[in-house]
Amino acid sequence: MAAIRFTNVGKRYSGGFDALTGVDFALESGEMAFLTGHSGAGKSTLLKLIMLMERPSRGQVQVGEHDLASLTRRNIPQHRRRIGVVFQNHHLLFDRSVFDNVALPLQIAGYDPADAARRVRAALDKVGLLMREKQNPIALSSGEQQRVGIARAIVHKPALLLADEPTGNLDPELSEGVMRLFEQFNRIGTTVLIASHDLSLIQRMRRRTLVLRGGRLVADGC
Ligand SMILES: Nc1ncnc2c1ncn2[C@@H]1O[C@H](COP(=O)(O)OP(=O)(O)OP(=O)(O)O)[C@@H](O)[C@H]1O
Repeated sequence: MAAIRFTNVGKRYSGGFDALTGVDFALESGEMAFLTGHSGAGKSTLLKLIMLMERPSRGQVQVGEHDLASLTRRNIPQHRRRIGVVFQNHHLLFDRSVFDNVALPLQIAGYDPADAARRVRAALDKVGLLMREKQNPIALSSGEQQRVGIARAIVHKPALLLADEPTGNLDPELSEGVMRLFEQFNRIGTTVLIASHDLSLIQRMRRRTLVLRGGRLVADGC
């Protein structure tokens, strides 16, 4: 089954701007792909449609077995729990520890604290930051902060991992490290879609790449 399927999707923002037009693609379950294009091409808009932060103006967006048009506002938290999201600015909270930042999605979802603690430590271990759990994220380097953001995105074992410019602030070496992490999650079955305009990084990864130009999908290949 496709993890994500867009069928003739268009998104027109209020004001009349067409951010996406006639977008068709499917990402199979277990695939890892990049989404690229110039600034304003529609990458973030496409990710927002998957997360139900925006609704399409036309066409159909399907995530797993769900046609998102059939999900109401009440279903949105449950939908988001199936997805992990990594942002460029990782949105970490600097008034709490690394551990508490990663635990946040589990707290919101009502996990038992002991179970949550086990999962948080497993996630921090995967990104190589178990020793930093008690620190405040402000004490970490930007690469480490991004890894905390990744741990938080995968702590609830989502089937689908989305990333919006996850290496935007990182130097090439740290960016490679972040990509290796995404590859690790993909190897254990997570479907991964990464929006990025770092073309040299994308070329090195040799993965399927969807290219948007002016809101249209103009290329789809390796
Ligand atoms: N809420 C909104 N209302 C109106 N226009 C919007 C809104 N969000 C985005 N846009 C416009 O839609 C177009 C696509 O934006 P989007 O953020 O999806 O592009 P992007 O490819 O992610 O760009 P970047 O690489 O700069 O983040 C842009 O022209 C943007 O100005």
